[in-house]
Amino acid sequence: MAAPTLTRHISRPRHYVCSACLRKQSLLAPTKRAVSFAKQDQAKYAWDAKAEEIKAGKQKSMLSILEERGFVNSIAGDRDSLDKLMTEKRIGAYVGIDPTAPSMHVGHLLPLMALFWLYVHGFRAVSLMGGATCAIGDPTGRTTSREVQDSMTRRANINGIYMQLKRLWGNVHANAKGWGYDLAWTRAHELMNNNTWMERLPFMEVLKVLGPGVRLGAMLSRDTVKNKMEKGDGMSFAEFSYPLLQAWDWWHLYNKKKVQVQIGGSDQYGNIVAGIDAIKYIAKTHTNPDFRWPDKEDPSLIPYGLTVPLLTTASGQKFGKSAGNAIWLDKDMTSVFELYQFFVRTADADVERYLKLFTLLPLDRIRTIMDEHHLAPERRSAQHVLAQEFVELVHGKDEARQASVQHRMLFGKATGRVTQPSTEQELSNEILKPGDSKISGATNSIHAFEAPKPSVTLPRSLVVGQPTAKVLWSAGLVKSRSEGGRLIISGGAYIGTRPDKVGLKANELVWTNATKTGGQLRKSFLIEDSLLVLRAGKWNLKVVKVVSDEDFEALELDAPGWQALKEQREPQPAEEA
Ligand SMILES: N[C@@H](Cc1ccc(O)cc1)C(=O)O
Repeated sequence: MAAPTLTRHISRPRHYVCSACLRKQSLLAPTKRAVSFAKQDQAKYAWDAKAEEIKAGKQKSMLSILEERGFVNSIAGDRDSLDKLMTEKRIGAYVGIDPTAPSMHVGHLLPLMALFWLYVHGFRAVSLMGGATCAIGDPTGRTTSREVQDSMTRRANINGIYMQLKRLWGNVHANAKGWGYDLAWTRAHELMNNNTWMERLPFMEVLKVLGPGVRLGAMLSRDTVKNKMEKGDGMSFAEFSYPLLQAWDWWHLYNKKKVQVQIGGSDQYGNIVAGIDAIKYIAKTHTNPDFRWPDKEDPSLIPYGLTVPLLTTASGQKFGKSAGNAIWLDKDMTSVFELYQFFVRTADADVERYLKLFTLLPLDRIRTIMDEHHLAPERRSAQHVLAQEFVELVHGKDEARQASVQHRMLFGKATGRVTQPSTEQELSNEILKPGDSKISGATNSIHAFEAPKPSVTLPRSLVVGQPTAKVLWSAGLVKSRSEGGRLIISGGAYIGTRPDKVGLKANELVWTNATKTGGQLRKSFLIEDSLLVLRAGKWNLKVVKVVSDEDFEALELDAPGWQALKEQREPQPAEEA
């Protein structure tokens, strides 16, 4: 038999290879280890070359990229040492998220975006789901304990967030490529769940390995502990131990995945410092020499933390809420269109900062977008870019394009006092990436009939014949009926209907100011008897699907005003004589 070639040996399934060949194969084939060593050498070489460029001032360092885009609120550790470390070493970094709800919200994306940048620049990035830690619940910043989740809910939440993270990673990769980043081949990302190591972690091991290094004085003096004990509902041992669990995660990742940096929200500073202390303690005292640092401290092994800023809008509100509700990444909780709208409503004073934080757009591109934006701020071109890029990262390119087309369809032509950009103008704002071909389908779909996608469902009795001010409230556009009334009086509420005049574009809505509707929501305002389009101010929009009361009940839905209406209808108990 002729000596089989190496490739045939490698690709052939093992059970078809005779034992003699197998022996030969193991001699000839480069071992997995050898291949990975070769790769590591190459990676080291490329990394060193890049470090030289950074030191020579020809490239920006990773930390200065993050700083420039506004990601760095505080650094746990010395800034310049971290800068040097990330320049010289391809470290791993992680962001942890506890699945306390079925979906992440927009705020979760801030630390994740910092992590995505590290990935784009060739670092190893780990997104960690706290499947185990969420069973305890992080008490940071809270005065009341979280409700304990049953295991079914927890599992459902873990599933939901796992899928979101997975999709995010895919979209980030595609989006970064779209912007022409030369994704460093050393990059790697991983999605993990701390359940996998916490579930089998003996209590004794934590007490033995970490316990002696944790000083009670330091733990008791933390603000969360003090506030919860003095002003809140007290603190359980489990909650008290939460920072140690998070610290253990990091030790595990440090040890197994060389994760040397943890990124988190600004409230996570204390937990991150607890992790740094834990790693340093364990690495100095572990009885197993494999886990111990060399006696002479090596600066390239020190862990660092990085927190991202707490975002407040220019008007002083916390970022990520609309009419008091969180903006979710799950499209059943916040429709794609509402997510898009949320970013379109960004104030001019915030939009540049958000473009740097929430998109992967290169900085010079952002500068051009802002220059154009300043020429005609009323067109909101920068906000549209932000909305489209964000939706693309979360839901993908197609959904982003649809949301933008839908927006143009709804706002394409306005009547009354509000002047909106024309369809053509807005179309020219379409952001094209290098390599994109001009999307002709998008232009056409505006003119073809396409009903806007509803974002809320309401029962018919809560809509037809009801005071418009109340309907604005039921639809979630305002926080109370009286706020709805005030909005109408100020001339800021509109109802969108299909044009009845021939010649107008089929999909463009005609906006009627609610002051002209006689105070009541008439049946004729419904599009095809089932859709109601409401607008508050310039950009806040709700597309309401109107269903029968029975269907609404069957769907187990609720809306502001619905319970009261039902109670009114219940047959009143006969008065006793
Ligand atoms: N405690 C973090 C989540 C987290 C969980 C586990 C970790 O290892 C890290 C972070 C938060 O509430 O935001």
